[in-house]
Amino acid sequence: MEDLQGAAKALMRLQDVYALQVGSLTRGRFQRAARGDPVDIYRPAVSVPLSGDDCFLVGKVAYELGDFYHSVPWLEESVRLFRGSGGAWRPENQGTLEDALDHLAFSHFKEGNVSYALSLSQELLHRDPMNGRVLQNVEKYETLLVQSTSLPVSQGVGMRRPNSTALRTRNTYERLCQTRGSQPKHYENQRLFCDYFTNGDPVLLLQPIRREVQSLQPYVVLYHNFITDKEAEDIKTLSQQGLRRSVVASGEKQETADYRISKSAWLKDSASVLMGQMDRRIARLTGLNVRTPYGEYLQVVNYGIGGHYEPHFDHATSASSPVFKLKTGNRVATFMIYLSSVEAGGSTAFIYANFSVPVVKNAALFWWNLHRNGRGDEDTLHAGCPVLVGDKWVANKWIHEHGQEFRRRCALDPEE
Ligand SMILES: O=C(O)CCC(=O)C(=O)O
Ligand SMILES: [Fe+2]
Repeated sequence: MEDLQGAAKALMRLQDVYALQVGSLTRGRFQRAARGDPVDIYRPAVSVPLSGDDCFLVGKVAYELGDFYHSVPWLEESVRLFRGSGGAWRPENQGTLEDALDHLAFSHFKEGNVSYALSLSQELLHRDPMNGRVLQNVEKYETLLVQSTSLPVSQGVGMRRPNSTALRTRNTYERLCQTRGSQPKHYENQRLFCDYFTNGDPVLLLQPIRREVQSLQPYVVLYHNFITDKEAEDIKTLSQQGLRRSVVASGEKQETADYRISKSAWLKDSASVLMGQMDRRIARLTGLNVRTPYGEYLQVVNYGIGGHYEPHFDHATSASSPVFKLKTGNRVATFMIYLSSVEAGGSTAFIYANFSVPVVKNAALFWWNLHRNGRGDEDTLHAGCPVLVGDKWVANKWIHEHGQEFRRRCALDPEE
């Protein structure tokens, strides 16, 4: 049941974040509503249509959560598809046309569309004349309509998306996820640049890395070809058996949460010689001390379709956070490696800084989470957008304050 609910919620998440039309999804297409014709935002090689029963299952999950904003379009599709198949029941089906009509009528009633609830209930009663409960509903809806004849009731009245905790940042988040890589171009911000970066390091002098500065405040850079295809595959393989549902900090504890859907595993230094190699490569590039316990173990993360990580900070924002268990201070920086590409979706979005980075296989994204004075940099609020198609893998190396005293020094200005 939890798996079914998770899958249904994931579909509704994709529907919301990418403004997808449910009618298109049921035909196996990924389309956004636009003025005029719907626009394809991804073209799958094969389109797999959904059945009336598939749509019923999704709609019912929303219905049972009291989320009628989502139950309506899914149950509409379910009713349409069940009607199209003549309402015949198939043994593999969980629901029937009657079930779908019943749930859809009540959803419309809850959304304030009494006249539509009535006509659906009448259709249902026609198919199931002995159903006393539906008969009662028909009478109730008729009475309500007589009482409120002066009030015009139009379809779609009150159709508001249910509140989410991240409501304040939701519009920006969704806009950044929808635009594939919306970082400002160098001609929009003259101070952004690309270069061959060596950090004055002998190894990097022989083989500089392509650096793309994404943002200056906060400082976010992308290092291309940080790892090879082979290394990426090896890291994924090493993590396979340790993958578990990802958790988030909740007070002093860690627990699963709807706002972070993925699997993750920690790779200890002893997992492979690769871990030491990664640490040394990160240290060369960042100039930071990333040895345990100044750097955490590498965290490998796998997102499936609908997997995401809503806007959050990597650094601790409360003294009780598990981040402090290492006793090496807060997470001063994040070094995140993209171990895979993704067909659609999955960008990394910086909400307040107003840009997003598309997944670039084998590249690594680096940013400072803290100001030089140790305070958290609010501009680093970021998210992993839901994966629309494909499978996304990243690896995080979180670097702590301690061990960097002479590597990232405080500034003369205590506010800096
Ligand atoms: O998946 C992403 O793009 C971001 C992941 C992230 O922010 C995290 O794991 O803390
Ligand atoms: Fe993060």
